[in-house]
Amino acid sequence: MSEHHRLIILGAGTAGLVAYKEAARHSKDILLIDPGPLGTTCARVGCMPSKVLLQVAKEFHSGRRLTERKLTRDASPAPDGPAVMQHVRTLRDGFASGAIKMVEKLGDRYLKGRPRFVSPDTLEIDGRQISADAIIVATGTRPVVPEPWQALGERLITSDTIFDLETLPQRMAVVGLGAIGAELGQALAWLGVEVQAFGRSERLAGLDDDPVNEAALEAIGQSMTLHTGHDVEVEAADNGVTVNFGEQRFEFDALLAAVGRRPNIEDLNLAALGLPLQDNGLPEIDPQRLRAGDTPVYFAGDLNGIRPLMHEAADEGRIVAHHALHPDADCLQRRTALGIVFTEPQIAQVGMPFSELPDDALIGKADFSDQGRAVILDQNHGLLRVYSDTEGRLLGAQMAIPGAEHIAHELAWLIQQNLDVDTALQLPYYHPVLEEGLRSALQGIRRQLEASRQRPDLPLCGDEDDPLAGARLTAGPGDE
Ligand SMILES: Cc1cc2nc3c(=O)[nH]c(=O)nc-3n(C[C@H](O)[C@H](O)[C@H](O)COP(=O)(O)OP(=O)(O)OC[C@H]3O[C@@H](n4cnc5c(N)ncnc54)[C@H](O)[C@@H]3O)c2cc1C
Ligand SMILES: NC(=O)c1ccc[n+]([C@@H]2O[C@H](COP(=O)([O-])OP(=O)(O)OC[C@H]3O[C@@H](n4cnc5c(N)ncnc54)[C@H](O)[C@@H]3O)[C@@H](O)[C@H]2O)c1
Repeated sequence: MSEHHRLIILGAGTAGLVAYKEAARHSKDILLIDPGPLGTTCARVGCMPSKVLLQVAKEFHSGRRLTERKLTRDASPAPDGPAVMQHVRTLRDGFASGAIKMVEKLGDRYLKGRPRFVSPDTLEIDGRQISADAIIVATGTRPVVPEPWQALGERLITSDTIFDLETLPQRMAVVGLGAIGAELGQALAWLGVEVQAFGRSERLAGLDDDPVNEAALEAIGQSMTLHTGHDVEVEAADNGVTVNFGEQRFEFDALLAAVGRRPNIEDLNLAALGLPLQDNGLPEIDPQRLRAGDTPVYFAGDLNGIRPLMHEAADEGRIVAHHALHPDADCLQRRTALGIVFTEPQIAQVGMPFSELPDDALIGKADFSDQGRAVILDQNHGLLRVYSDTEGRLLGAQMAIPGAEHIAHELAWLIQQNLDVDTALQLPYYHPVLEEGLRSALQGIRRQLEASRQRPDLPLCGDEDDPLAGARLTAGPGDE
């Protein structure tokens, strides 16, 4: 007997599970297929364990800074490697358990396995054929490991294996200076591992605004030695790893490969969709509806390479579920682009990349080396650059500054609401806060605008009968 469903979702990661929840509001006839391990990349081996490791590392770093600043006579605490790694795993397991429980509750609406397409609407799994009105492919990505590096055996570490280490190596080569290399490299360095990081390009964490990139390289270079501008050659050595970088040769105990990720599509037989496949093995997809040609197949999450971040995978899950069940529905607008790397200083990109700005874009900047709040935090380094059009409408920003996770959100919220510099400057700024640096950058743009300012940076009085006016005017802490 043939088996048919309203919707099949391949992959129980962030995109697949969010797609499932969205689709379940409209139909009960959904089948989710995943070979495991369950728990999502973000919670198991991605966002969450990496941030736990970084947080612990930062706490040890702060302890050392107290000693360096002669604010304590006590020795700074040294990390207990096995305890740190166990702490990471304990929190990781807690984060992953929510997604695992959600799948377990699905009963026979979840199938464990690795299916392959036999036609655009039919899959084969364990000799059984299952068709659907629509199929969502959300199978995620995995770390790229260049073939010659496989010879390193257990000395080769990726983000898939690092959190299972029982203890930390003494000397680690980190290859790749994207978000993963920057975050994990700094975390290991602050946990006492001797880290040297190698990048093919001069770019750190994808920054394309040179002054911000230079500020980031300088600040991150204080926690680990950075080598940029060449590919590495890697060889297995006695009990270790040799890294050749240009004329230089280095020895390490282990190597972290952080040179990008590739889509999990090899088992899917995408050729059966009947569409030309691109170099990355995927068919071309409509960037708004994420649909492959006129097939009933949609591609969501990291595997499509559009915006490989957790909140974007979730949004893509919503988008594909919406269109898979309502193919003729209006398309949904993407949110303002936002990417944050949790190093210190934090690195963030918002809105339009620097390389895509119009030639006449205006740029305002703030140097955080003498920003009041940054000095208090003992994190006085880095640069913020904010971009607007010639009318002062905000377009984007890049930054390597303390507190970038917050400043980047504030800017993304302003940009998505289509606000201009004048309106942004009429908002409140407390003292002493990092947002005062944002205000300096915005003021820098305003100084370049042709129209001269007519009045102080305060909104005009509104309607006296407005019942919310009191709330807007309520004063600060301490006032009853
Ligand atoms: C170390 C690291 C740190 C990160 N930090 C951040 C961060 O701080 N913030 C952020 O926004 N993003 C971060 N990310 C990225 C984030 O984890 C991803 O954007 C997100 O997990 C992508 O979700 P997804 O649904 O596309 O894929 P996944 O969560 O990987 O889900 C894919 C699912 O598909 C399943 N699957 C695989 N093959 C098949 C198959 N053949 N058939 C069926 N199912 C299959 C897998 O088992 C998996 O369950 C980080 C990533 C890494 C690696
Ligand atoms: N905080 C975050 O949001 C966060 C954190 C970690 C990961 N991520 C996500 O995970 C994904 C993967 O990250 P990634 O850092 O592995 O990949 P990436 O593609 O972002 O960076 C890989 C880097 O390695 C370099 N490289 C490639 N081959 C090399 C070689 N042979 N020698 C030296 N350098 C080489 C590239 O030039 C690039 O700079 C990204 O999409 C990112 O969005 C996000």
